[in-house]
Amino acid sequence: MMQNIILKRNNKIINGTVNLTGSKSECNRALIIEALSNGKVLVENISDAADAVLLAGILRGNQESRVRNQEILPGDTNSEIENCKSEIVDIGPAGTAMRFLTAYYAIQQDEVILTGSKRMKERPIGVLVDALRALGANIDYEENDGYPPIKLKGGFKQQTNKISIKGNISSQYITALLLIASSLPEGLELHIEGDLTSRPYVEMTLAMLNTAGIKHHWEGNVISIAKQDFAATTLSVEPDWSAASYWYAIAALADEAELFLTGLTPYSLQGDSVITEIMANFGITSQFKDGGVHLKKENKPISRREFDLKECPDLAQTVIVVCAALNHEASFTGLETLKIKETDRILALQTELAKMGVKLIEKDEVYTLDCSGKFIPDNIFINTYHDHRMAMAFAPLALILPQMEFENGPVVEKSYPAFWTDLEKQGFEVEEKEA
Ligand SMILES: O=C(O)C1=C[C@@H](OP(=O)(O)O)[C@@H](O)[C@H](O)C1
Ligand SMILES: C=C(OP(=O)(O)O)C(=O)O
Repeated sequence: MMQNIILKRNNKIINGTVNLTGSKSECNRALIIEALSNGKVLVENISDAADAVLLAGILRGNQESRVRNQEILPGDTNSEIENCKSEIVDIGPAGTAMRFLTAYYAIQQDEVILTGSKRMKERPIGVLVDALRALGANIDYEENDGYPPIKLKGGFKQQTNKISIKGNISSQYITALLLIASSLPEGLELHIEGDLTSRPYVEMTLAMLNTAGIKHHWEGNVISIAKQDFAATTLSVEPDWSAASYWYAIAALADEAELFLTGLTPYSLQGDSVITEIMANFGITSQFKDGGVHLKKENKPISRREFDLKECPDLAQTVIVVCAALNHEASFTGLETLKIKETDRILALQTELAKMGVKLIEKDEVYTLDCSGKFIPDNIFINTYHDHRMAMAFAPLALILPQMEFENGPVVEKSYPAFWTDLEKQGFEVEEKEA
């Protein structure tokens, strides 16, 4: 039975400490590196995020999600894959796991079918599959060309070390290739075509590889990694800055706020740490001390009207909802990739913001908020579209709305399973309701 969440807040003063789980982005990179390193690299502080727990299970061998020999996947009864003899790995809704494992299995010997949730079968993988095929991998599509599920047939034989890849669809394809690059017999010279989206995630990958002893050279649009061995090391996963963004949003919508988020540092590998700069525009100061970050709200007029979110797409929902809540009619760019994430996040934002009379209007790839028709509904029902960030980005609105109901509370587990209990600890009323 699906549980909805009823959320209320009876005062607008926030004061407390929050311990966030590890970043799923860092954790999933670390797990692939660990798996490729022949025991040299270990991962410390594995994230509780469901996407990370799932990948750890798959790579460390105690997975429930891995279905062996001829077992039938839920929802796939008519598919050809039900009769196959390969191992089937189901990564559910985990985008990074899908992309990183595609590259990982492409260079292993065993035959594997990689599949995922209904939505995962709509999220494109063709750009990565084309690149891996050019390198020498044997990969077939099981249902629709360009989309999971895919069959990775083993027998990798490197054909070239120079490949090109589009940079503007998902940086996860690039990360996936970089993670396996040093394990390729001839290394990799990766040419990025056009704009690179989500660049900090590529930098995170290279920084983590560097910690694991893998050197790279990045000049212009070419990243090169030679064949080399991993060094013995431990990769430690930092708390999740994307999760921290919801607490920044809560602080921005409160009358008074003092929050301490433990474990976060100013020199994060995560591009989403830019939330400190973004939220400074909304009067939230960030002070790093005592092993974490102290947030404090200062009441001041909002200064910035234009936000380019190309380097931090996972912050888009958080920032747009905060602006809508504060009637700040800002405009946003860099949102192109949002349409192929857990849901079409543009459409989801437009639909849910409309429930309080706010419009998000697109013109030539610039999205502008129109709050002229905004109203405060007595009870708002937020659809979440299997997207953790729809639930978490809208939750701070409980500070300005009398009562909210969220479809499918457990959706947050993908990256931040303790989200609702953390809200409760900070004085929100959180009630489960059978849907
Ligand atoms: O590499 C990563 O860990 C991620 C990259 C981003 O995806 P895109 O590169 O597809 O924008 C981001 O949205 C996702 O949540 C995590
Ligand atoms: C886009 C996201 O995840 P993924 O692509 O890994 O499914 C996200 O966490 O916002």
